[in-house]
Amino acid sequence: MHFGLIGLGKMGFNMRERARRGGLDVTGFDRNLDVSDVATIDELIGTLPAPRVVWVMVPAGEVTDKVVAELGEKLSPGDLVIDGGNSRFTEDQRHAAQLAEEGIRFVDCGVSGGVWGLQNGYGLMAGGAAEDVETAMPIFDALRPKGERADSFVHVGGIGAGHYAKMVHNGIEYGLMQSYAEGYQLLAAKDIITDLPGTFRAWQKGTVVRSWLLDLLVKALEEDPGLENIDDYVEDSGEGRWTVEEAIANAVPAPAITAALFARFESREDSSPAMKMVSALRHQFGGHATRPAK
Ligand SMILES: O=C(CO)[C@H](O)[C@H](O)COP(=O)(O)O
Repeated sequence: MHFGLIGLGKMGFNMRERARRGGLDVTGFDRNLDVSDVATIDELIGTLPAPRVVWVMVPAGEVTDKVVAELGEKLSPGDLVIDGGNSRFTEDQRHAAQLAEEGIRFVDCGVSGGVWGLQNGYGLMAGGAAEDVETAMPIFDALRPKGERADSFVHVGGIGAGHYAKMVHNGIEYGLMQSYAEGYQLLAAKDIITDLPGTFRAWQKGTVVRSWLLDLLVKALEEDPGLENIDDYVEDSGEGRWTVEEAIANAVPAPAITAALFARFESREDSSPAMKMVSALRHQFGGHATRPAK
C-alpha cells in the first residue's frame, strides 16, 4: 500500500518511519522541507495511486481545518482522509461532511504512543464507516505494536468515536500523572524516606501501580534527580478541558480528571488571588492573622 502523510512533526515523522519499516510506501509532506519527501500537497497527491489515502497528522484546530479544506479541493471521489491528530471529536462530523460533499471518505483516529511509538508501536482508536476503516487497515497494522490486532487497535464506532476515545484516554492520562506526581511530593516530604527513586523503581514490577507512566517517572528521576532543571509550569493542549466539558455535558462525575486539569492551571500562577481572598475572609470573620504579601 502507498499512502500520503501530511505533518512530519514529533509524531508524524516517526509514524512515517514505522509505516515504512512495516513494508508500506509513504510519501510525507511537511512545511519543513528538510524532512519532507515532496515540496507541496499537490505533489504528494500526484504520487499516490487511486483511491488515494492521506493521513493528516498536524496540530488540532485551525491547521487541521486548513489541511482538510485543501484536501477537499484537491482529492477525488472515493479517496480517503484519515485525521490522526488530536482533533476534538466534535470537529470530525464537520470535516466528514465537508469532504463528503466531494465524495471523499473520512476516518478519525486517536493515536497514542508519543515519541516512543516508532519503537513500541502506537495504540490506535478509529472512528468511521467499517469499509473506510478497512481501507486504512494496512496502515493501522503497520503502526500498531505487533501481536493480536485487538491488543492495540479498535474500531470504536462512527465518525468522531476515535477522537472521543482518545480524548478520554488523555483525560485518564491527566489523572494518572497527577496521582503519581502527588505521590512523588508526599514521598519527598518525609525524611524517613531515604531512597525516593528506589521506591518508585521497586514499584515498577509486580505492584498494583506499575505502568508505563511509572516507568517514565523513574526515567525522569534518573535523568534529573530532584527535577532541578524543570520548571513547575505545566501546559495543556485542550484534551483535558474537552474531557471535563464532556463530563459536565453528560453529568458524569470526574473529580480526579478535573482536579488534575485545575492543578495545571494552578501551576501557572505566581501568586493566587483566590487564596489571598480566603486569607482575607478568615481575617474578616474570625480575626485570624494574615501573612504580609511577599
Ligand atoms: O496525546 C498526547 C498524549 O497521549 C499528547 O502528548 C498530548 O499533547 C498531551 O496532552 P496535554 O498537552 O494536554 O498534556
